[in-house]
Amino acid sequence: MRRVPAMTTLTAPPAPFRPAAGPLGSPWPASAVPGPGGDLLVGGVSLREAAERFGTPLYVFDEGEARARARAYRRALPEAEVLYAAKAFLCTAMADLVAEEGLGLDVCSAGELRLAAAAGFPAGRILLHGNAKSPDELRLARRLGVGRIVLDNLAEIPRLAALATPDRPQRVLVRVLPGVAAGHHAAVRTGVDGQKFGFSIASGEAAEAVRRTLAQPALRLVGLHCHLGSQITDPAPYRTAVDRLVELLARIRDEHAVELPELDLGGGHGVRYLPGDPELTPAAFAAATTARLAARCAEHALAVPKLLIEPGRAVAAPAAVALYRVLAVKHTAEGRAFAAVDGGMSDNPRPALYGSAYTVRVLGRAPRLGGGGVVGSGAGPTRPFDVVGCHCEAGDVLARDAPLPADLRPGDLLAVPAAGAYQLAMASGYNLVGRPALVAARDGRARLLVRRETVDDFLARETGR
Ligand SMILES: Cc1ncc(COP(=O)(O)O)c(C=O)c1O
Ligand SMILES: N[C@@H](CCCC[NH3+])C(=O)O
Repeated sequence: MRRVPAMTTLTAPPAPFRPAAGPLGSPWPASAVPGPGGDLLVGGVSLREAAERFGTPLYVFDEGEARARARAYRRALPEAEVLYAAKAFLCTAMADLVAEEGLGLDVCSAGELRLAAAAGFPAGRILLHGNAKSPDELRLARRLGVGRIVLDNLAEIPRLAALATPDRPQRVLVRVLPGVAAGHHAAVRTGVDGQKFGFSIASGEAAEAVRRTLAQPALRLVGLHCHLGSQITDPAPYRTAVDRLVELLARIRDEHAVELPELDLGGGHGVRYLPGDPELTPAAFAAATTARLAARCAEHALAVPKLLIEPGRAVAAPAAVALYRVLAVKHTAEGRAFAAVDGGMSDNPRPALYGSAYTVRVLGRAPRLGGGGVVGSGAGPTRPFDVVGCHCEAGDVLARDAPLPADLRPGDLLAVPAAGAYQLAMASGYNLVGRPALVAARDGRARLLVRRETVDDFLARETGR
């Protein structure tokens, strides 16, 4: 692995999109290839060397994979505006990558907005979400010139209107609930009534929000928004959402004599976490939605609105691999085996929060010769291990029943793919373990994007010492 100085931006490699599996199985980045001695190369970077050089836990981000996925969206939906959902994973290098690939950015907090601004992301291509935007957040969005703001409750309609003027109006969308339940876990299903986001279509709240927004001369209502949920692999819910949103567009046209020019279907496209998992590709999403949108609009004699989408996970998740060092191996009297590693629920809370499943691979187990030939190699006998973290909770499990070498031992290195979304983004300071470092891999070069969090970072926030 060559060492290069850190760069502030990621430059574009020519990476073709290969939605099918890499040679090692579908959840891995397409660039993943086996290296010598049981190693794995991602973006041409040896994961074993990266772990040695930067320490563990470590997140290795395959820049080419993220770029290829961003490009696939633009190719599949050339007429649409694709906004990467920053909540999945954001740092300034990622904001640069998103900007360079011609995507917009969906942010949902002042923090994400400020980080995007610090990266120099064009404000006009930013869309701001939030079910509880503070007055300060709205003021910041206005000051920066954020392109679109998605209205999520009645109170923020006059609040935002007061910050804009008819000659410098704010473009807004109204977030509605089409009554479609989709997503990998109840906690992320946001397209239905009875949860905190958006305005219900069924109850008439959405129509009322549209009425109040149109009554504000300082707000320019450009469209409707919905976000059904996350990790959706079946395109059918999006078709239903299109039907219901187009019906609402037609009712708005009938009541107010305005045709809204934009329709935002949110994100939620599912990726593979386990070999053989289904995924919702940009092409499959496009095939399911664009013709349907045109047909429904034709039925209602509406001009086809511009489609906006907000994929997060589908761009970022498959791009990163998490690396952990095994610290302890325990075989219990009941016959269970645990591999305890140096990370856990503080860098990946998804298994604990949602019961999410991951696949795990051991790295660097070159075949060892014993009396009867090769014994205990990476390819040798396996047994199921629960890969557990180092936190003080029994629920701190990263993967259950992962088939790993039966002779797994402390010092072994484990790699977990599909780690690029909602892991570092949801990482916590639990047990003051510190959030892992993040390294970008491209063309055989690795460079540190975000350093490891240390106890000095925690101490630096204390003011009472
Ligand atoms: C409004 C909105 N847009 C986009 C996303 C991105 O979702 P995903 O990462 O599943 O594509 C989310 C999160 O689920 C969201 O809440
Ligand atoms: N954090 C969730 C996704 C939530 C998406 C935010 N709207 C997950 O890891 O699956």
